[in-house]
Amino acid sequence: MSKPLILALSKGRILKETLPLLAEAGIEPLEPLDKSRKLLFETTLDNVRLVILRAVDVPTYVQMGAADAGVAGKDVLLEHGARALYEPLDLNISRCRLMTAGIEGVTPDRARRRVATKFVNIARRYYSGLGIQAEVIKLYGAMELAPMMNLADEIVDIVDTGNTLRANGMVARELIADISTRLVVNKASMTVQHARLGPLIEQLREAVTRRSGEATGP
Ligand SMILES: Nc1ncnc2c1ncn2[C@@H]1O[C@H](COP(=O)(O)OP(=O)(O)OP(=O)(O)O)[C@@H](O)[C@H]1O
Ligand SMILES: O=P(O)(O)OC[C@H]1O[C@H](OP(=O)(O)OP(=O)(O)O)[C@H](O)[C@@H]1O
Repeated sequence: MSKPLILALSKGRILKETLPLLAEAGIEPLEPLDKSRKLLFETTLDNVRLVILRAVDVPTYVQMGAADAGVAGKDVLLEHGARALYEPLDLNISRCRLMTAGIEGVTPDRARRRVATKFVNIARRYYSGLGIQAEVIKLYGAMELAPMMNLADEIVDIVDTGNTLRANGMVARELIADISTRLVVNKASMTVQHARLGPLIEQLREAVTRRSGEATGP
């Protein structure tokens, strides 16, 4: 039997939106994903398997070739670097914005800032591009708390509805990047597994196009 094709999926909110797209491309897990502690699943497509990972681990699995392709947010890809990957398709799901934010009514210092974020690489690149001296503090969650607790002057975080910022007396300041979920492919796999990956990418592309047509209506 030929080598299985491994797709690495980000668990959490992205997974919920990815599964219907994969189903339209003919790939469905053979058993429910949430009924056991299993992380590796056979699918309705012969010799195609799914692995369910923490989102931050997806670029590593794909870049190292442990998975042939993966699904991850652009925020995670930018933070990882993900230079040795192809990114053939924007799945147009889990859309949000990566922004700086601070306490409402407070003007940030123009030359220097303490910045709390889980996106430390993105933040360093962003502030150094603006010539702002930033002390970047790594946090793993609840970034919105940091300015309130005087741990930081500003945060770099995901903004969608803005509800989390508002609820904590904060406002979005600058847009760093528009974010959506991308399909990424290992470079060697794109050649070696092209007979299976090529049609899969095209089916996913068609599913994404159909959905954006449905969203905009006639
Ligand atoms: N509020 C949001 N609205 C839309 N998309 C979002 C939002 N928050 C995060 N995302 C997108 O979804 C991805 C996964 O988010 P999710 O909250 O499920 O995981 P996480 O908290 O980043 O990861 P983990 O639970 O492994 O720490 C993010 O990387 C981003 O691309
Ligand atoms: O603008 P909003 O619609 O309020 O969304 C933004 C929030 O969503 C994300 O958190 P999430 O809910 O994923 O929690 P987590 O990062 O702690 O997992 C992000 O870290 C923000 O806190």
